[in-house]
Amino acid sequence: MSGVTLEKAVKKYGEVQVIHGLDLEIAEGEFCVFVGPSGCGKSTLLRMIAGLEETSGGKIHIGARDVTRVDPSDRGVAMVFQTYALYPHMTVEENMGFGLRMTGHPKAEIREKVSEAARILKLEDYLKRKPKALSGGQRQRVAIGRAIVRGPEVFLFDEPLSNLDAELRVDMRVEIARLHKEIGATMIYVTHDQVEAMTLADKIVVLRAGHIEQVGSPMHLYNDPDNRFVAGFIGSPSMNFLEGTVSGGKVHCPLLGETAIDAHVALPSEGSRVLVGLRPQVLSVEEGPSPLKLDIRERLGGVAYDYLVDGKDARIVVETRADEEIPEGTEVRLVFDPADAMFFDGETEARLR
Ligand SMILES: Nc1ncnc2c1ncn2[C@@H]1O[C@H](COP(=O)(O)OP(=O)(O)OP(=O)(O)O)[C@@H](O)[C@H]1O
Repeated sequence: MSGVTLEKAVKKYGEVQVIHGLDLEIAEGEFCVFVGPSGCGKSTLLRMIAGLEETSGGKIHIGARDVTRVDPSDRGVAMVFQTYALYPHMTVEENMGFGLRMTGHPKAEIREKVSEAARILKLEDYLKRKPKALSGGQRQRVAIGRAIVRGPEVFLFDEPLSNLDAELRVDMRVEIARLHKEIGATMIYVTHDQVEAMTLADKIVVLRAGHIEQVGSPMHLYNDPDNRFVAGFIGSPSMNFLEGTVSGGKVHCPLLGETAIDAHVALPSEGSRVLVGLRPQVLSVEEGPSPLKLDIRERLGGVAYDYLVDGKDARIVVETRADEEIPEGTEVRLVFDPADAMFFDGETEARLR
């Protein structure tokens, strides 16, 4: 097993640079997830590690080896794609053993590795089937099995669950977590699903336009984001941001009416713009005169999401209990403990601490 290190990694397509000199260390055995909005470079970075995209600048190490110019097949990585890419005319067993057959491994060894992978993935009863006789989840397990039999130092997953329906995604997410626990290999996983990122990762890398915004454990990024982008990206539903102004050492937000917030952080100068970040979970509502009114209540069972609007462009989400009875259309005030608010510079969007 090996970790992966990126040193000033750059990717250019012609004149267009899409990865801007990234430094990153992924420890041996770590489950690392790349997240970020569409087009931020997640897949490109994964494919650079795999060797499927040439690295235009900087270095990539797998363990102690500089693999920057090494062929994909010699890097000791195995990649699992969103489209399973199974051979339709081969059985599950043949699909899983294909790579080893191509590299001339003895039959007995292939059989042993395939049956071990089938055991880990609970595919033993399906070994003689062809892919068309499998469900989507089973096909994805075969694709993962094909990676396992190669015994790679590093597993690379490119949105492996995005073709599955919601329920199956949850099952497979748990399967992948179990797989990591059982085989303990270094895994790098690309997703735009932040629930997958939160639940699977030891380490999350938040990317934006080819730059790293922040790296940390899921709870670290959730509790201590460095900027508005990370704060808004991690957590579901997303954090609310209220426009505010510094006045007399406090923060005034039009949406909160007359109440000013005692910020307990180093605020910029008088009159500066700040953003007040409030997660839906730290807010509650009470009836009373306010610029906000309860527009829609979405009941999910135990909890509900209240959507508050101000008649202009503000939209605030509050997580409440589903049995609360304030009628839609009522004017409501936001209630929260100022200690639960985060503050961001209105210009740079950096966290104020
Ligand atoms: N072959 C290519 N030629 C030119 N530009 C490319 C090429 N492949 C990707 N790009 C650009 O590189 C950037 C990063 O793409 P990438 O596919 O890595 O993003 P992503 O974060 O994985 O997005 P998504 O979540 O939509 O898959 C994008 O702006 C994309 O348009």
